[in-house]
Amino acid sequence: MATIQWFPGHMTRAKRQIQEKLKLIDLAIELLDARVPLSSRNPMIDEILMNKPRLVLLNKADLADPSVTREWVQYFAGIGIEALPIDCVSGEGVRAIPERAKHALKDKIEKQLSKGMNPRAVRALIVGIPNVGKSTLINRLAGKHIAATGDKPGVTKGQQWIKAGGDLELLDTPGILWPKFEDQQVGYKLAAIGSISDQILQVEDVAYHAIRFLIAGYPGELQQRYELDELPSGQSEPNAFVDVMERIGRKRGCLQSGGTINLEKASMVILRDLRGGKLGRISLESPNQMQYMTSTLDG
Ligand SMILES: Nc1nc2c(ncn2[C@@H]2O[C@H](COP(=O)(O)OP(=O)(O)OP(=O)(O)O)[C@@H](O)[C@H]2O)c(=O)[nH]1
Repeated sequence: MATIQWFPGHMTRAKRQIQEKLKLIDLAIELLDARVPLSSRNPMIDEILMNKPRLVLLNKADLADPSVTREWVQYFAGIGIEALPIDCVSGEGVRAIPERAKHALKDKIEKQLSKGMNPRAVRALIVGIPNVGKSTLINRLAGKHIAATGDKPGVTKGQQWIKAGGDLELLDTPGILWPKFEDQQVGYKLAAIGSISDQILQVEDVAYHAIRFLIAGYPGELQQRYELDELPSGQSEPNAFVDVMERIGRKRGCLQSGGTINLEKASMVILRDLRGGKLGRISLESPNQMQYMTSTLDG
């Protein structure tokens, strides 16, 4: 997994590089993680993309709660942006992208047609934070292996247009954006889904927050996966959540000398299960509770 240490200089450079490419394209395809569409969204995205027509893709929808993903699609429609859930691994939803891209540009295309002009292929740039699936998507759309995953903003491989099916062409190098950093809960969410390297935040902290969230939002899934009988309420003392982590660790044999639980190992079990969809399809934030995971963690 690529991990970028973002500094103000990197951010300025990433922004400038995307803005230079805006001149070449008709449409920006903003790739978000369907489990955390808000936290995986660059905080300056409107400023960066200026008024470029936009299509939002909610990727990794196979891992997200489908009912919450539907809420996100409505949320984006409400702010005038078309959003499409996709799963780049199975390809679900990907075939609809060229048509949706055209739809996002329908005013411009209709104008060209009314002037008797033959509209050329829609030219688009994919932008998104690290690990959101940009390269996987480009390869899927191209139908072959094209995109190299770079871990530095600005690693370009010479600009080329890739035929992406229908009347869609993509720039071969996606725009890498930085995620939101200002809120610590955003960090925990991005770490919980594996978008931030496990070297950056303590895995025990990340798993602790994930457990609190799961108890509040998906208790049935948690109980079923780890055969847990009782769970504490969402407002319990911190120790009650650590106790749940320990119970999971015990069930999964995460013991250390003396028979105590190795909390780091137990945390990794929980996080691997969450990231791999073993706990079911889980969304960590919903538009109805803008700060879904955060609001469950207050107090
Ligand atoms: N389950 C699931 N996994 C996905 C999906 N799309 C991508 N992935 C996985 O997510 C991981 C990151 O995908 P990449 O395509 O490398 O992401 P990227 O945005 O290009 O990452 P950077 O190169 O770090 O900027 C890979 O392990 C992919 O297999 C999806 O729709 N569903």
